[in-house]
Amino acid sequence: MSTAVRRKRNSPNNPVKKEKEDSILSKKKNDVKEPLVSWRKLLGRFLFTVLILGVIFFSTMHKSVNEIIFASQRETIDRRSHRVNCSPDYDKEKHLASCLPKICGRVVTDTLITPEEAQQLLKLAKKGFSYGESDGGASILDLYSGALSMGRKFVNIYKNPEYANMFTEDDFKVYRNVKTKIQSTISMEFGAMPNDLYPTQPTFFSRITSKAAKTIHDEYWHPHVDKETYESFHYTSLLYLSNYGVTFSGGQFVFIDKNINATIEPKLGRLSMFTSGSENLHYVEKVVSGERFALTISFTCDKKFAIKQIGPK
Ligand SMILES: O=C(O)CCC(=O)C(=O)O
Ligand SMILES: [Fe+2]
Repeated sequence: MSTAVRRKRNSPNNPVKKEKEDSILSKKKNDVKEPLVSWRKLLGRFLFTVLILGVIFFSTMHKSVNEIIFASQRETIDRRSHRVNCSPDYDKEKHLASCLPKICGRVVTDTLITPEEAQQLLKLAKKGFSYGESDGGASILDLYSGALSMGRKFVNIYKNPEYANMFTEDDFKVYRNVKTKIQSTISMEFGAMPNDLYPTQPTFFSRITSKAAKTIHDEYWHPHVDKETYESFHYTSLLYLSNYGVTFSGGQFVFIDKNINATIEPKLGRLSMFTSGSENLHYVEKVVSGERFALTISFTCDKKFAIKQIGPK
């Protein structure tokens, strides 16, 4: 091709080139009008993804912001406490002042009760529940009153010869030793004069499973204040006898606080002690699988609610 011809083709007035350029331009125009995915659609998809991610993020954050694991099953806690302001619940009991809490809150320890004591108490509980259990998910065995869940009712193990030899003197001894240790720790932790603090009832072993509730006694998961449920209580202690996430799932204990709930994961030998007023509103999560054993030992400042030695009367 001669240089002259090449020059002509490259010249702006070349009709062949102009035609080509026009065709490219019109193609570009069409591309703008009808893209494969419109920018609106893309923006919509982007915003939708952001929204979904936001919902996931905030629901996760929400849980972690509003709930802390106060005591995890995986750790061994020598002593952990959380102070809260005392509720006015104690104000009308000024006559019991020497024993009423000077400090309100919760204390957890995994080292006050020995593994041997906890194992012995677990054996005792299992022996008791082998004689009777609730039709629903929550059975109790009250070593003071003798009440044992049986179907939809309770029997008194101290009044029925069938149960007469269920527990040995050794069983009661371990319970009493554990109770005495808890009593002195509570008086020290919450500022109660030891001589004015008494064990009270109910004091009971509990066994919770995932069975559906049959009576109101099986509904352990409602938020409540112990001092309202049990008139005599000033201090509650819970000794856990099985391991969350190992022998059962669900069943965490939860303190409901204003800004952030505090969860206790039960474990064998873990002791939780707290003042029983409305500063310590709480509930137990439903047990999902397995068996959850615990022992409740409670204390009062009011001598008229004091109980004597536990065991057959
Ligand atoms: O078993 C527990 O962890 C707590 C039970 C309880 O709150 C209660 O019996 O009042
Ligand atoms: Fe309670």
